[in-house]
Formats: sequence, C-alpha cells, structure tokens
Amino acid sequence: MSRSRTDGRQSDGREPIVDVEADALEKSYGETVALSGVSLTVDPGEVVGLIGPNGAGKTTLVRALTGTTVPDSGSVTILGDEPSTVDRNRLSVLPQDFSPPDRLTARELLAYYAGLYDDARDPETVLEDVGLDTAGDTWYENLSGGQQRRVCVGAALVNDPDLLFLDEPTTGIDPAGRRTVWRLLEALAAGGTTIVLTTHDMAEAERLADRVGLLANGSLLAEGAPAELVAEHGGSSRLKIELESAGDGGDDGDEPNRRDADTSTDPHPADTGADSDVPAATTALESLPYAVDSSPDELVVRDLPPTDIGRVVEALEAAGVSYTGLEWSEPTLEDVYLALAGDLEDSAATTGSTRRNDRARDGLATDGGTLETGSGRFLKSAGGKSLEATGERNPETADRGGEQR
Ligand SMILES: Nc1ncnc2c1ncn2[C@@H]1O[C@H](COP(=O)(O)OP(=O)(O)OP(=O)(O)O)[C@@H](O)[C@H]1O
Repeated sequence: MSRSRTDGRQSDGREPIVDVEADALEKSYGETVALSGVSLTVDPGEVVGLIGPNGAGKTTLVRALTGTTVPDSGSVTILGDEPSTVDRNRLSVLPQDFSPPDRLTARELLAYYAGLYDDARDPETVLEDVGLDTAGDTWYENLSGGQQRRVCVGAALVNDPDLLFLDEPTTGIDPAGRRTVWRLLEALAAGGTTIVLTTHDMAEAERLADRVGLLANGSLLAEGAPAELVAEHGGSSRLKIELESAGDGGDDGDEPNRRDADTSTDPHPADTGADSDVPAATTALESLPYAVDSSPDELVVRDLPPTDIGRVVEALEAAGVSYTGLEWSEPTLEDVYLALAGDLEDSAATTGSTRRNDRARDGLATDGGTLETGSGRFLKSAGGKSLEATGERNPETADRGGEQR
C-alpha cells in the first residue's frame, strides 16, 4: 500500500509521535498467560496486522491497548494518553464479538452510533460504504451473518476515528464484500487513519498491513513488513508437478506429454504411487540445477524462476513423463505463518497459553503490541456517553468477569 507518511517526528525533531506505544505487556488469566512481554509501536497512518493461532493473545492485546483490560504489568499509551483517558471521538474499536441490538435496522443502528459522537460521519454514507444501502431497513437480527458484520464495521467507522482497532473485521463476510471492506480500509489509511487489525486471513493481512505481527502463546514471534517476513521466513518459490500414476490414465494417444500406461492387468489399481512417474520425472530433472522434493504423486521443484518453467516442461516431455498439472507459486505470508506457528495451531488448546516459545526468547520478537476485546462490548463512547444502554458492560467489570472464563 502506498501512502504519504511522516516519519512520526515532531517538527522540532524531538520525540517521535506515535499513535500506539506499548511496552512489555503481561497479562494472565489464572494460570493462562495471554500476553508475555509484548511491546508494540504504531506510527500515525500505519496499518498493523496481528496474526496468530487461536488463543495466541491477539484479542487480549487489542483489549490491553484499548483499555478494556488492564495488563498485569507493562505500559500503554494511545494517541498520547492512557487508554482510559483518551478522547473517544478519536478512537474506535470493533470487538470480535460485537453484538448490537437485534431489533434495530442497519440504518437505525448506524444513526444511533453516529449520535454518540460530536462530529460523526453521515450514517447514510457509511451504509453505502459497507455495501448495505439496499438492506438498510432490515432488522439487524434478519441480516445475514456477513451483513451483520458489515453493519458492525460501519459502526466502527462512523466517528471517523484517527485510530481504529478492528478485531477480525471481515470474518463471515463473502469474498466480494471482503474486498469492499478492504477498499474502505485502504481509503481510510490513505486518508491518514491509523489501523490495528487482527485477522486469520493471510491475504487480508498481506494486502492491508504495512507491518504484521505474528503472535503465539502471548509473544510476538516475528514482526515486519509482509514482504520482509516472506523474504526472511517464507522459503522459496515452488513449481508443483502433479504426476499421473499408472492407474490414473490410459492411452489417449493425442497428448504429446503423456506416456502410455499399462492398465491391462488391473483396471482399478490402488493409487499407491508405486507405479507413478515419480522416479522417471526425478531422473528427467536431474540435469537441472534445482532442488526437487518428491512425494508419491507429485514433485516440487524449489527456487525455480518462472522463466525456467519451460525447461522443466521440456525435460519432462523429452522423458515421456505424464503430468496432470503444473502450479508455480511464490511464498506468501501464509508460508511465514506455517513456518513459524504452523505447529502451534491452537495455542490455548495445545499449551494453555503458558508455554513460552523459544523463538520469541531467541529474539525474533523485536516489539510487541496490545489489543483486546470482550464479549458483547463495544468500546466506543463519546462526550461522556457510554454504551451501557446497548448491553455492553463496564470494561473493568467485564474484565473481572472474564477472569472466570
Ligand atoms: N477474559 C478471559 N478470561 C480467561 N481467559 C481468557 C480471557 N480472555 C482470554 N483468555 C485466554 O487468553 C488466551 C488468549 O486469548 P485471546 O482471546 O487473546 O486469543 P486470540 O489470539 O484472540 O484467539 P482467537 O484467534 O481465537 O480469537 C486464551 O488462552 C484465552 O482462553
């Protein structure tokens, strides 16, 4: 994403101005360590994406950054203030499980939230922005899950915040709607809004975030621009060659890249790969200067520039090797995730979040951050008004209740 940026330094060259500054945050719920020494700085206008397995601590981090939970130790300032005293007109938070009143229409809900702020955006425009203008008069409870989430995203944008926290904003939204939300967030970022979002969608993080933090077991395992993380941890490019095993094919006669397979003795051979073209294909590629991994029915050629795909095809065809598909791909943020946290699928389930990750201790984590949301809570309030009327709980009370979770 390109946008004009300041370097965050004041005009007299003194201390950098940052929108979020969190240092050494620790938070435990009973025996469960949700945050373990997380530090994070977010510059004005920056988009930071937090990724990580279920139970990694992303929501707890959001909550600690926004003041809906108090960390056990460590410090947080947002927009230059403590979270509890920050000007709520400038801040907005969309919790993961925000649930507004069911018996208000999308239009009424956005108008309601707009009414909480001194200088809100036009709710009709927000309704259009989130792609809900045709469903504006439908009760919230009758909207689809994805439409409901769009209303929630709209509610989070209605005060035109300087600093926006979004906990899994596009969960449940269909691919086209997701792109609508992405474009909306990109436009906000281009206008200077600082955004911290959590997501399980690696494409979302890669597209939107200037910087990504990978959390697991309450620690930041890695942090950096998506491209940097991919270059450092994503591995190499891959050309996947799906091979036709002897049992898959017959004599089609017309296709030049297919070697005849003898199926006369067994019309339904088990697809064990034993008769596949893997050995022949491996031999065919030996003369090329690339590492090749093999499995029973496919080969993966690593570090192959796309301009050399033709050499692979020629080598396979010269050897008469059958293949059913070729797929070349560059490493992505998903590869980074799988490389660093793929074995930690559910931090809470596998470790109770108490395990410290060695990679974090070894210094991969350079910074940390905080975010947190709570069930049914919506942090927004303005001009001294709170959202207790909508059923949201007092953050501190809610947090204490959460200790029992
Ligand atoms: N209020 C609470 N009371 C007790 N335990 C909690 C509370 N909030 C979070 N936890 C625990 O802290 C750990 C981190 O949870 P958190 O919700 O921050 O993870 P997450 O990364 O946001 O997960 P997900 O991707 O599933 O949303 C988990 O083990 C969770 O069970």
